[in-house]
Amino acid sequence: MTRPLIINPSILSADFGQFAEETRAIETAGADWLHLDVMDGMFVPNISFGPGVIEAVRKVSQCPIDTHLMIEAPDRYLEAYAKAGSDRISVHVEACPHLNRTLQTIRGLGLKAGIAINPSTSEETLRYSLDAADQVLVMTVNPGFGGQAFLSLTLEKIRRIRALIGDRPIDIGVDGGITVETAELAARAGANVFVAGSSAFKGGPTHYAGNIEALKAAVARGAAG
Ligand SMILES: O=C(CO)[C@@H](O)[C@H](O)COP(=O)(O)O
Ligand SMILES: [Fe+2]
Repeated sequence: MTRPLIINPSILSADFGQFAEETRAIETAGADWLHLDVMDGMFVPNISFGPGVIEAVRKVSQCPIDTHLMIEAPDRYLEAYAKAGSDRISVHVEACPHLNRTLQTIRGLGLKAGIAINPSTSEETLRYSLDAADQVLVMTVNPGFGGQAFLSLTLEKIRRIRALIGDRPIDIGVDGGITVETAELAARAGANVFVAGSSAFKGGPTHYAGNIEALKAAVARGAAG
């Protein structure tokens, strides 16, 4: 099955003083989706933003909003993040003792449901929840911060997840340390959604179109084998 190749810039790397301008600029530059990283200071050792920022981004953008919840007990906030304007929500397998129920709740809110998985978590934890998922978000760094280096140990895991998914219409996202080089490798391994923070926003607004064009070319090369 052929899945579309999606460049998904992470707003975490935008200038927080100018969310609206940054959102418009990255969308005009060719972003396919927008990735919104929510961190609670508990599940990960960093705090980012909450539903208010997602609502603000929603007001100025037509792009699908892909919300990545790096929070403990995410069930408490699914409705709030849906109401704020998310189109998809990913929760961490490590934070969800009743993963199937959580994914069903997300779908029940009319959204696509994603499972995020940390580098040190086995892909076996996904096996019995895949039928309730629209996306697997493979963390290619330990979550919590932008600007970290891609962990190559995740490439083999992407391949194994691709095999586990088989023909099901489930996107495989990669998140963390995605550059022109690592995006190509991840695409070759079977990923089709590429979250890019630092590499999409580097150099400021005049560079965004070039950054995204380079990422698109890289993933096309990778997907071609
Ligand atoms: O979820 C996360 C980090 O925890 C990511 O979405 C980062 O925001 C990606 O940033 P870069 O690694 O691309 O700079
Ligand atoms: Fe993320």
